[in-house]
Amino acid sequence: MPGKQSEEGPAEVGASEDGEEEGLGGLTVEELQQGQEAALALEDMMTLSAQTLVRAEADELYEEVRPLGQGRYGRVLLVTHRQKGTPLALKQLPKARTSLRGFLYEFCVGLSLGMHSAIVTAYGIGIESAQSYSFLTEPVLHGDLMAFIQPKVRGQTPSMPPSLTCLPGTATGNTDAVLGPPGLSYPPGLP
Ligand SMILES: Nc1ncnc2c1ncn2[C@@H]1O[C@H](COP(=O)(O)OP(=O)(O)OP(=O)(O)O)[C@@H](O)[C@H]1O
Repeated sequence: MPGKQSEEGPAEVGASEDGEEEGLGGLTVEELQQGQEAALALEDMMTLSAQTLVRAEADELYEEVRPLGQGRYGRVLLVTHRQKGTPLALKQLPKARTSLRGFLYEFCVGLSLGMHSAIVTAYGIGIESAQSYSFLTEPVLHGDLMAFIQPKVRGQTPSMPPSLTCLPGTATGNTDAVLGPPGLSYPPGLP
């Protein structure tokens, strides 16, 4: 999460006389500090989340309605809460292919990014079952953004659908986006 440059301009330290950066990868000191703080905050969040995982079989708590999608590491199901009937998206990552740390990373990055109004909300519920780790997010039922993206043709930019909600990036760095509820619009300034 790089921050803004200071008003004095980039405060790159370690620049050699010929202008080459030394070890900061083009980041300012401020950006580097912000990145380090964010990494520490993420580590704290992962530690706390590990302590609060619900130990249960997901299907005891939630009833499967239908699959929503399949990723490289797991699948996403539309489920309903067995008592309340609330619709939710349940992302399940098999333990055979996902370490606890990998799960916590994806869960916590989603929690942090999910605070943005244009990104799918994560509900902060992580579940450890015998064979899988899972977490719950807002279900987005209006289709997948990828279906609306046309290849760029001769400088034309594809028109954006009126309302979009982005899924947070995954542990692999991918970002997906799916169409969101009508009230949520993709803000033009969002990177
Ligand atoms: N909250 C959601 N609501 C609706 N559909 C979703 C939701 N989350 C995921 N999906 C669908 O499920 C698919 C798989 O998502 P998932 O997060 O498992 O993998 P991914 O991010 O596509 O890729 P990766 O393999 O890198 O994890 C998505 O492409 C999307 O179509």
